[in-house]
Amino acid sequence: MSRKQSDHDYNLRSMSNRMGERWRKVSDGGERSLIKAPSSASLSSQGASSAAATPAGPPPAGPPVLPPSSTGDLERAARKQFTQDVTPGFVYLLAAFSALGGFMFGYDTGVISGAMLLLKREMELSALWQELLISSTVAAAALSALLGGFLNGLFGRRVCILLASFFFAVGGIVLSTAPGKEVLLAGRLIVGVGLGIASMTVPVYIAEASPPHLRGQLVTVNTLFITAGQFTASLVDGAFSYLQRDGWRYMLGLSVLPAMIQFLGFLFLPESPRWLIQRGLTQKARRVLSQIRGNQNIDEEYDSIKNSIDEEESGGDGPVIWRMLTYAPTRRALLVGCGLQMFQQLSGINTVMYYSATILQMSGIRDDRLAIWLAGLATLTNFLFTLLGVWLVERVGRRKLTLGSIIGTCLSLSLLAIGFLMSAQHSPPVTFHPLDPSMANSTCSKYQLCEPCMLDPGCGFCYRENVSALLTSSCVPVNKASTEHAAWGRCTNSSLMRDQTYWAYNYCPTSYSWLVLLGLMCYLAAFAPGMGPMPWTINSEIYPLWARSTGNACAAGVNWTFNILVSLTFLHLAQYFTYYGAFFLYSSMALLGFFFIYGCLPETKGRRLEEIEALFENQLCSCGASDSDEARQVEYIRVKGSNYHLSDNDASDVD
Ligand SMILES: O[C@H]1[C@H](O)[C@@H](O)[C@H](O)[C@@H](O)[C@H]1O
Repeated sequence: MSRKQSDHDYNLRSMSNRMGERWRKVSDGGERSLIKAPSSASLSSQGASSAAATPAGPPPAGPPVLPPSSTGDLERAARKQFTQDVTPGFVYLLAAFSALGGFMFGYDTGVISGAMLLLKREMELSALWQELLISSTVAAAALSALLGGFLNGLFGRRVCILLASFFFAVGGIVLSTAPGKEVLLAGRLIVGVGLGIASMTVPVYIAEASPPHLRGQLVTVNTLFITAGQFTASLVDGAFSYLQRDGWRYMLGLSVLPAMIQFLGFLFLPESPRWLIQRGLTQKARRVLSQIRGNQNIDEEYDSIKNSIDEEESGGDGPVIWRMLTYAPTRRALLVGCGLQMFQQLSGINTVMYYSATILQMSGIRDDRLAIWLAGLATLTNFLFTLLGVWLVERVGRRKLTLGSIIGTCLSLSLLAIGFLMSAQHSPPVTFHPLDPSMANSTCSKYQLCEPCMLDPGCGFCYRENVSALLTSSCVPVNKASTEHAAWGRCTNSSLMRDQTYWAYNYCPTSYSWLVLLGLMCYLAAFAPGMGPMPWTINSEIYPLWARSTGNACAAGVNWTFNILVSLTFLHLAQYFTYYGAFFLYSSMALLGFFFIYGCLPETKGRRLEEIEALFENQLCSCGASDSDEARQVEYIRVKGSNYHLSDNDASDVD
């Protein structure tokens, strides 16, 4: 089958998918007729729009359009068939077990901040070792995500998920039993390898197993699990922070549990049918397809996958990445997929999450433990709004959800920046200059305001507060072993810090903290339903099968690389451009991201994986012009043979 001809077929199927959706809506809302009799005007306009959708495709061949009277019989037959098509619970089970990979992604990246508080005390870790233990996992994930593309193509999705959960479990055991920092580093690297493989494989596996009308929702569940992992990590961090010794062992070791559950589950779960067909394991593929499609007819889906694979196989030689880059639709898809992941990280999610405890401290919550617990509120908000994303993705579509989300993200980042700006402009002055007992000439004594003092990583602000007025305040060097205290003076240790004396490291007391807090909440509410999950969801569906593993590997690699870049540069950014400068920068990145998404991201909702390639046939960044793509409706039907099935799988019978 030629690519053009298959595009034509794709369009037929996608129209029917939309009809499938309309069916559902109608059957929810009562017995209204779904299939309208065509007016000649609608027919000609539809003809025009479908011709526009398939520029060079042959004119629709086949039996004539049915007269309105015949549609009644068809409608009844189709409704009867449709009511029997229920997505089997097995698909949900499969998605849930896969999404445990997302849970470990969230848990392992989230838990380290709390574990580090205990570790640095117990193991006397230098700043370099702390950085190493935090970033090594993300760096290993970036590399192994790229490697995961190759492994996925070679061994299949199932083996890769098994491998990832094996790495998670081994890493968890190594971490929880580590006798020293070197072994800890090894454990963090092992976990990172698992993270990279899981982050690129799980969305692909879920997308390939889901029926089109549920695909967005089920893949988004993986990101929901990421945020659930982050939330659980903050609870675990809070709970074990009370342990004087070895609390970090429990924090880091607990991830072994979901890893084992996933490993055991995947011993019994099937391979992706698409990968099986690609490998020529056709009988097995048919068995899996029947298992995940229940009583639906699988022939159409099977044929459609097979056709697209046959077509792809004649598609040329060379490494997949080369073929992707030299074939315009996959090159465009890759740009869109990697761009989405890049803008997700450039809009500063991990800085905001990491910084939430400090933001809360700014608003006057000075108790460290309380701040840790309340930081859990931020992860909970992230989780709850991702849940909203799961609900919205099949209702409003990927494109609108992502666009709405990035506008909100951009605005709330500006709000955060304005909050920091106001705090900086009303920064409390240094009113007391105590003498350094060591007589060393510290830079801290030069600062006249809290703002430059707190931006210097070597200094902190020590102050006494009476109701809401600052009494004596000074800028003194921080204790090198623990940033929780000053190196000398009134804020050296907790026993001296009675009498309303406080130590502020990394923040300044301010009366504009409510603005920052508002910005933080708005940010999470805007980011979590769209910019959080959509880059993963969209990447899992925009590449044709031959390019899917490689495309997802590259996009996940970009995500991890920008993750590490943004988190490693934040403190330096803040030092040179202040906090508000850094947040204004993230906000402008989100604005750039908006233009990119507006111009380049097509709607993929409801389409079959095999037909999405056709969406990238036009020039990149021509999507803004065809925003009404989704609105194209087809109001007449043509029937081939006697198959009246209106489900997603039998779509090609209906135009
Ligand atoms: O999609 C996820 C999610 O939104 C997380 O909250 C974030 O920490 C990750 O970096 C991101 O990839």
